[in-house]
Amino acid sequence: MSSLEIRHLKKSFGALKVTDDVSLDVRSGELHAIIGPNGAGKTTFISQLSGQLASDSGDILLDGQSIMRLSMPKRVHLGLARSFQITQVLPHFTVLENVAVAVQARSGSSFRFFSPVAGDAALNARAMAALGEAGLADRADVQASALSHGEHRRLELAIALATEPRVLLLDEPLAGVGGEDADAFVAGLARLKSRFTMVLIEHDMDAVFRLADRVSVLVYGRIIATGTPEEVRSDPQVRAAYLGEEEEEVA
Ligand SMILES: Nc1ncnc2c1ncn2[C@@H]1O[C@H](COP(=O)(O)OP(=O)(O)OP(=O)(O)O)[C@@H](O)[C@H]1O
Repeated sequence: MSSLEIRHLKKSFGALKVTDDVSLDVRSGELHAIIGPNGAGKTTFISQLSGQLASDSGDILLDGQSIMRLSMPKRVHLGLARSFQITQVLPHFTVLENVAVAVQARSGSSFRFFSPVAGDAALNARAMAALGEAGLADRADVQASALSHGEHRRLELAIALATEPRVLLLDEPLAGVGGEDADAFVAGLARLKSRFTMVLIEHDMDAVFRLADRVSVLVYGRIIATGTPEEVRSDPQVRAAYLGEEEEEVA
């Protein structure tokens, strides 16, 4: 398993400092959640980690090695996978074929859109394993376009898992997923916890507090607190800046 060290990371859009000198350690094997109000800079931060967005300055180390100057595909190759924007789901391919194509891309061969992807037994086995981990094995032969929203999210998770990540970046996996689907998803992530290091951005606080080993709170591009869920929940600064406010809104 792998660790991620973020050192003095910065990103501005014009005069707006969206990531303002963020330093953070994501320990090997932990699920580290990043929470914060709308517009705090969470998605920007995860895009900087994945390499989708270039940083202005600072450093990002994967197992001690700087990945700051590497492209997103190179970061994926080193084991930094982002779900859910890592790849587009192909609606007319089956669920299994979608994962197989992703496995194939990761293993270095080119996309073979017009050849029977599903014919390769080893590829299929790996794709089926990823579908099993994402709780979607029973939908393997269905066209991706026929999946429900929640199942679609799980397919995207399976695709990320199929790239055999060392660190998995999860950007609001529960967005638009409700009820039993959400519960199943959280249970699935809990099962994966011991396998990967994970960075989770999520607005669903129940899910965050159930899953996270540690939580960092991002407000206006700065980390104002990092700790266990209990520590963060009882931190007066966090309550004032974020959680208290949300609870009042709910009340
Ligand atoms: N490409 C961009 N150009 C200009 N401003 C941007 C860009 N991307 C994000 N921003 C701004 O940066 C700030 C942080 O946005 P970001 O989406 O990272 O926040 P967030 O914490 O993920 O928000 P949410 O919880 O609503 O998803 C916002 O003020 C947003 O308008």
